[in-house]
Amino acid sequence: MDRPALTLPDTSDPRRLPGCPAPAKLNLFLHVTGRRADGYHLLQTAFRLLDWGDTLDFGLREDGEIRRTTEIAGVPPEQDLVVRAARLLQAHTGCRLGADIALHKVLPMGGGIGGGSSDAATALIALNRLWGTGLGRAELQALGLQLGADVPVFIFGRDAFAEGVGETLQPLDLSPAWYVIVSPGVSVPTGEIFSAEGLTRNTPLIRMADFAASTTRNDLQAMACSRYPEVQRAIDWLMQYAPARMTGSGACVFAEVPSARDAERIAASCPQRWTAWNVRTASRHPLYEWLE
Ligand SMILES: C[C@@](CO)(OP(=O)(O)O)[C@H](O)COP(=O)(O)OP(=O)(O)OC[C@H]1O[C@@H](n2ccc(N)nc2=O)[C@H](O)[C@@H]1O
Ligand SMILES: Nc1ncnc2c1ncn2[C@@H]1O[C@H](COP(=O)(O)OP(=O)(O)O)[C@@H](O)[C@H]1O
Repeated sequence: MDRPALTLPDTSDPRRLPGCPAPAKLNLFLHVTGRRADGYHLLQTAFRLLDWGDTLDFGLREDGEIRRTTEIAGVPPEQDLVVRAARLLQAHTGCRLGADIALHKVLPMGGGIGGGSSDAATALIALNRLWGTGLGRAELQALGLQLGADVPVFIFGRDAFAEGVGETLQPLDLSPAWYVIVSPGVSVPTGEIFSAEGLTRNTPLIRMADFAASTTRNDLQAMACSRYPEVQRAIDWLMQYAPARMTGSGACVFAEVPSARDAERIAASCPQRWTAWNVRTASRHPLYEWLE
């Protein structure tokens, strides 16, 4: 029997929320359509949520402290988007409660699958419940945007067509699907790709109704592949099986395949120097119902 990889947390103890899921996303396409005065880029993209992600445990503290209780290599607690999300929610609401937060990392970092952003979104959603701060979805999305352009979509909680810097969201109704995702073992810094000279920044706007894989692309892909050739090699390998492209600013690449069995078979044949996953989509964020 096929069971979701991400499940709902145990809500029996009002002082603890163990096992809160933070799903990954794919950018099915990504067009850079312009640049704002502050340097941020205007995009059009389609976000697809996956049934695969990190999990976080939250425990209430009365002293107002925010403590991350697990070690994450390369991410000191002060820089962790989860800790920053908790502090932002405290500051925004004046809440005097704190939290112990354990982050169980599954998603590759700097992979273009939004792990850090999703962790931050889950922290905002879960602490809003644990602390009883009562913010609604739209207000939490606006708060999330202060942490990163990718945070709002995880609070929105559905597949979405996104514009602006990624925060103007319209729901997309997509059929369930299976993907093979390959991490080519390099980490591509988002800021480096966006600021690169020669990046395509003037792709014409499309209408949401016209979005299809055949007529779209990822405008960040050429730059990421020229600077990190292993990304191109992973695309070429995956292309043997199905049309493949990069997600977000990389480094992960993905292809939609017809069935769970195909996804499993292709992922199992991935060259040893890379990592591959067979992943199915999720129609909603597992915590979707927690917000009005
Ligand atoms: C490219 C995308 C596509 O979904 O995803 P990832 O590859 O990061 O997963 C996002 O736009 C990334 O969102 P996110 O990772 O939250 O980016 P942020 O922390 O806000 O920004 C990191 C850096 O990327 C650049 N940036 C980001 C988003 C944007 N619309 N324009 C930009 O120019 C800025 O230079 C910024 O300093
Ligand atoms: N909780 C977190 N999980 C992952 N990365 C984090 C986290 N907090 C901060 N970061 C930083 O954000 C960077 C990008 O992370 P991530 O969201 O995984 O990738 P991407 O933006 O490419 O999808 C990481 O390299 C790391 O330095």
